[in-house]
Amino acid sequence: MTRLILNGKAAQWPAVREAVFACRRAGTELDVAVTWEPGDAARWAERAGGAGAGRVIAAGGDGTVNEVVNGLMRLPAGRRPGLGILPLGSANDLAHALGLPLTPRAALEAALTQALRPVDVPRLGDRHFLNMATGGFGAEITTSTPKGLKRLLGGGAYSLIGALKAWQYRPYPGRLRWEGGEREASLFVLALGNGTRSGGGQRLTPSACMDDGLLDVLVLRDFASLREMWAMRRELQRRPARGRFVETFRTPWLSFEGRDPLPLTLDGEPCRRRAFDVEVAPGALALAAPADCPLLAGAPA
Ligand SMILES: Nc1ncnc2c1ncn2[C@@H]1O[C@H](COP(=O)(O)OP(=O)(O)OP(=O)(O)O)[C@@H](O)[C@H]1O
Repeated sequence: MTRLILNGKAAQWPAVREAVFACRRAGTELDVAVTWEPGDAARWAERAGGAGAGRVIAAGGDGTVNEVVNGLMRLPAGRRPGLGILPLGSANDLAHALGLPLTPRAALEAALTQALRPVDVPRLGDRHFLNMATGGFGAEITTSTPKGLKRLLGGGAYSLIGALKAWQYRPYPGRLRWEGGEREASLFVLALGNGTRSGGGQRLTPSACMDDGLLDVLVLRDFASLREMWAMRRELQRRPARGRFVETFRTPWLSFEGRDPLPLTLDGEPCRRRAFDVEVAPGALALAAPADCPLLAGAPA
C-alpha cells in the first residue's frame, strides 16, 4: 500500500485529483491523507509506517517533505517506508535539484515507480532535514521573503544594502567545530547542504551529494564595509576552501555555539537555536529518484 500525504493547501487542485484518480484507474492502491495543520504530515507519515505502507509520497512543498521526513525518522529503520515526492510548493528546491517531474500527473507516476535509493538524513538537534539548513542573515530574510536569499547573493549591491538595512542586519558571532576544524567566526550566512539549492533556486552548496555521508558546508563571514561586501561576493564566485570571507568544506558533523539565538531554516522551515549539533545518518531513508539523479552517486537498486 502507498500513502499520499497531501498538504491541505493543494487538496482541491484539479490536476492533483486527476493525477490520483488516473493512478488508481491504472491499478495502484493509493490512499490519501490530507493535512490540516502543522504536525499532521509527520503524524500521517509515522502512522503509514506503522500500518505497513511500502512507500509514502509527500505531496506539497519543501516544508511538507521536511515534515514527512521527520515522521519517517521516528520509525525504526526496518519499518521506514520509502519516500516519494509530488512537488506542489512554490519553491520545490529539492524536487528541482533531484530532477523530478514537476507536473502532478508525471510527478505522481514517478514517485510511485522510480527505484528507491538510499539517502543521508542530517539532524540538527531534534529536527531532521533532507535538503538544506541555512543560518544567519540568509535564514532571516528567506523566511520573510522567498526571494530574499536570491537578492542577497545574486542581486545588485543596492538590493543587498537595502535588505541589510531593512532587516537591521547584525552578525552572529560563535564557535564552529567540525571534523578536522574549529573556528571562531562572526557569521553572515551558514549553509549546510545535503542537497544543492535553497531559498527558491540559490545553489549554495552546488557540489553536495545526498549519498556521501557528508554535509557540504558554506560559511560566509561578516563584512565591515561596502568594499568588503564586494570582496565577499567575488570570493563566493570562486568558493575557496579557506578564503577571507568564504569557507567551504565537507564534514559528517558540525556544531555551533553562539552568543545569541541564530535564525535558521531547515528545508525552509524557520527556527532559532543559540547552540546546536548537526550530524548525518548515512543512508537512513530510501528515496524515489531518477536513475540519472545529479544528487546521487550510488547506482539505483
Ligand atoms: N491545510 C493546510 N493549510 C495551510 N497550511 C498547511 C496545511 N497543512 C499543512 N500546512 C502547513 O504548510 C507548510 C508546508 O507547506 P509547503 O509544503 O507548501 O512548504 P513550503 O515551504 O511553502 O514549500 P516550498 O518552499 O517548496 O514553496 C507547513 O508549515 C504545514 O504545517
